[in-house]
Amino acid sequence: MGYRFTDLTDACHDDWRAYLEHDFVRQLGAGTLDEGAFRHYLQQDYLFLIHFARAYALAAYKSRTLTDLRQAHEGLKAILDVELDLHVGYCREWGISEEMLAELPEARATMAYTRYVLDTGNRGDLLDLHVALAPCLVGYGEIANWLNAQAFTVRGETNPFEAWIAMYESEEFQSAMLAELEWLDARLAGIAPARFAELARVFRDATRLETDFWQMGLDRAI
Ligand SMILES: Cc1ncc(CN)c(N)n1
Repeated sequence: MGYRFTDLTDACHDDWRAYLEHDFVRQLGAGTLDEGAFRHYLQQDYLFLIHFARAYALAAYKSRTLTDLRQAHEGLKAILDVELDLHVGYCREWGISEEMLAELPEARATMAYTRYVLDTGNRGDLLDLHVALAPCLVGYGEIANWLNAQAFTVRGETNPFEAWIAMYESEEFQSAMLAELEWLDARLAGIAPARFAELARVFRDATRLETDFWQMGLDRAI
């Protein structure tokens, strides 16, 4: 029997749940998150997304088939057309101009995570890179779905973070997530146990770096 994406999450179950159910996520869902913490997160996320767009461009460069090239394009589109567009507008609403974004110092957690993914992609193959990218695309889609299933989540205008949840539950983002899951399931199906163990390490490391990113937001750390 071949491997699937869920084998990656099963292999680091506690780390995966710690990322999806982090206090930052819970407070965001409940609408109680400190606005300064959210603003700090949002600013760092702008820098993060620029590096992740570069990582999808690297995936395009490493693609040898049209299918792989299209998949890299899907990820790049999700960042450029869905997330970054909304992000810049959203930052403006939160009092953060594009000029301010251009001058931002990069937090250590942002640097660690983005450079880890780019380095994994540079030294590894296309599958290493997609696995390193998966906690980002798949994780945020799952977080939106998880939040929607929690009794404490407040939806609508009374939650200042409503637009954030709405972006990740949107049809566009969810379909990019499903396309990535399909791509990963097809690639993981044919690999040997030793290769799976390597990929599970990459996935766990990237998942932990996501958790550090939430914590950086809560702590407003630079
Ligand atoms: C840190 C982080 N991880 C994931 C995503 C979703 N692309 C994001 N915007 N920021």
